[in-house]
Amino acid sequence: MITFEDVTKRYPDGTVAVDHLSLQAPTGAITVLVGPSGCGKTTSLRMINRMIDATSGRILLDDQDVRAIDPPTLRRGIGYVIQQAGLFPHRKIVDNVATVPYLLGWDKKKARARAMELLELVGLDAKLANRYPFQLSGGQQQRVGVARALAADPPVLLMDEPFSAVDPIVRASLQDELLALQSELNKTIVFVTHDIDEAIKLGDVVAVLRVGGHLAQMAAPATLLSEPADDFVREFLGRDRGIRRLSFVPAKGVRLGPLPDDLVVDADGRPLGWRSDGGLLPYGTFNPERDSLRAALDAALLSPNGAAIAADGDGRAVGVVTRDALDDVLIRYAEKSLEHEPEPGERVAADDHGRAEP
Ligand SMILES: Nc1ncnc2c1ncn2[C@@H]1O[C@H](COP(=O)(O)OP(=O)(O)OP(=O)(O)O)[C@@H](O)[C@H]1O
Repeated sequence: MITFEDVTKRYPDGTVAVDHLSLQAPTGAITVLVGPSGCGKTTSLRMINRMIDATSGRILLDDQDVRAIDPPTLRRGIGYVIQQAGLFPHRKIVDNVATVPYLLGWDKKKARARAMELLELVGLDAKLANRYPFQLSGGQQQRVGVARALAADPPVLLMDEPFSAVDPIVRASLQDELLALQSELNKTIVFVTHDIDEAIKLGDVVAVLRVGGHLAQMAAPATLLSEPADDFVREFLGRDRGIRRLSFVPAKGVRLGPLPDDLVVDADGRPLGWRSDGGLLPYGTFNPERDSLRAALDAALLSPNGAAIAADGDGRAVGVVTRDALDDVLIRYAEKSLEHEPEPGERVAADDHGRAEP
């Protein structure tokens, strides 16, 4: 657990970057700090590993005040990933990843073996190990940055806009890989971004900061979307909040109807399309065991007849959700959320970490 207790940072020129910030980043979870440019995200992050020292207040790593730990010792237990990876340009990839093990005095062979293990973990081909950073794509460099931060197996990982310099497709796959890695490693991660979609996707808990380093709200993503604390958070979350909330509602339990005759499937029962005079029409599928209501809605929108095909883990069609059935679910969901939706301007408790229930 990382705890900010009433932390303020005033720079020598008088700028108050962080103002009486109190929050907790739970152990083994991803806590995202999100907010507009200049709201104090990076300053907050760097106070954790003491690249910047707080002016007042305390930051605790578990129960220990970080100011009681000398910075090199502190940083050995904290991996740090920054935008554009920040790799050493004149060192080979393998040696970049082995930076911290070398500093810790591991012998070269052991450090390199660990680096190779990590390259594999972040999905990089062993062939890249002997290249230099400039010979890698932006996405590959970011993966190396993550591998380097994990090299000494630190319990805490600080990530400062690590994926913001790559294109949206690479970015989405880096995010997916981070989530997959985290499900194995369970690190305590503090992740800084200005992109609310990235925050909602990655965060177990999301802290929304406003300029001046004030905490506007801290909550699980689903709670943030359903109960923004005030107009600032509501605006920051953007317009399609309603649709995005559906990502947190499991599709499980949606009533499935039988497969209609006009759905054409292959010999294994996997959908091929909807029969029509002009050939097969497109379709959309979702997995009712695993996916969200948003995925079901998306699947319905991809079918010209508005029906979403439910498929099992092997892609076999197991039923269909008609437009009417989906409408019923959405209307029931909307009615239920209305009971919780605050009036504009009404404040909601900022410390509710619960996820929205279907
Ligand atoms: N060394 C410094 N001296 C004076 N002011 C600073 C210094 N570093 C940052 N600031 C100011 O502190 C405030 C917070 O900066 P910080 O970099 O923490 O914000 P941020 O939310 O990470 O912004 P961005 O998303 O643009 O990176 C800003 O007003 C910034 O100009």
